[in-house]
Amino acid sequence: MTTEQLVAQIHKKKSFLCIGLDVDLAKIPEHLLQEEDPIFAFNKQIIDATHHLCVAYKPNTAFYEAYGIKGWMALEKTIKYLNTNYPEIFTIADAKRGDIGNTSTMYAKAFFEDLAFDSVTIAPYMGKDSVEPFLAFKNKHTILLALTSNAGAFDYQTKLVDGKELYKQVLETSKAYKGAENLMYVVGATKAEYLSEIRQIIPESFLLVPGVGAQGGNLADVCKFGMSSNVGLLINSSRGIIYAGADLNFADSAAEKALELQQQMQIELEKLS
Ligand SMILES: O=C(O)c1cc(=O)[nH]c(=O)n1[C@@H]1O[C@H](COP(=O)(O)O)[C@@H](O)[C@H]1O
Repeated sequence: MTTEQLVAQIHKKKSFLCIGLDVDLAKIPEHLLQEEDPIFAFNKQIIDATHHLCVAYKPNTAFYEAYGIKGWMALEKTIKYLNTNYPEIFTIADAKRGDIGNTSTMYAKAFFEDLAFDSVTIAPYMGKDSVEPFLAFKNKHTILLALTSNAGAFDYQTKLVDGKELYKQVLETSKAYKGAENLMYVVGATKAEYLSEIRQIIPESFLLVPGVGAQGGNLADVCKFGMSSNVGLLINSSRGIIYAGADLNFADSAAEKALELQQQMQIELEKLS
């Protein structure tokens, strides 16, 4: 999917919501555990109930890898279900990969070619030659961790390197990578006050912003400091939406939570025009 197609979807749906499919068998409604593939059964119902309210889904691969081959098969079924039934949806494999060049190429093939995701999250720590193999894929997006939502972000990301915070170095250096037009960045919703300075470095790039809901980030603050003229934001909530209910009507409860966020996003989008 191109960035222009993503922006068009945002305006059409009046939403820049990304729903995180972080499926934990200990948290899903008990009746689904009788299903042959409980993870996929859960995802299918969540997707069918919420697809009109969001523009993206983000399965975090940890929640699939934890269940071995069955988990990976559930991930494969989920992305196929999305690509077949809702091709307008932007898909994010939250895998946080990145390695030496030839290994990164294989990771890129796994997520962009085999699974056919639109994007994948990547850790920048190994530098240019670990990121560029992902950027070589046309109309696929590489979402680089910049300033993360967790407390540990302050261990390294905000430390000064050559007089500048490390996360700013990541933003500035990566702008010169080959294929940089395919870059997006992760900035945690819990760090909204940093967004004005981030926008000075990358005025238009799309940001994946996790951390509203369960981690306490504030949607209005993220929009105030982070929205660009092309919106430039995908705001993710995982647990706050998918575990809103635990009974037979869990998907309706998830849709109610998604609708609350979508309505706030609609108000923010109206401020742009
Ligand atoms: O890359 C991410 O998506 C990510 C980066 C970050 O800084 N913080 C963060 O929470 N995430 C992911 O975003 C999701 C947040 O989930 P909830 O806190 O349940 O909404 C999880 O899948 C995290 O792994």
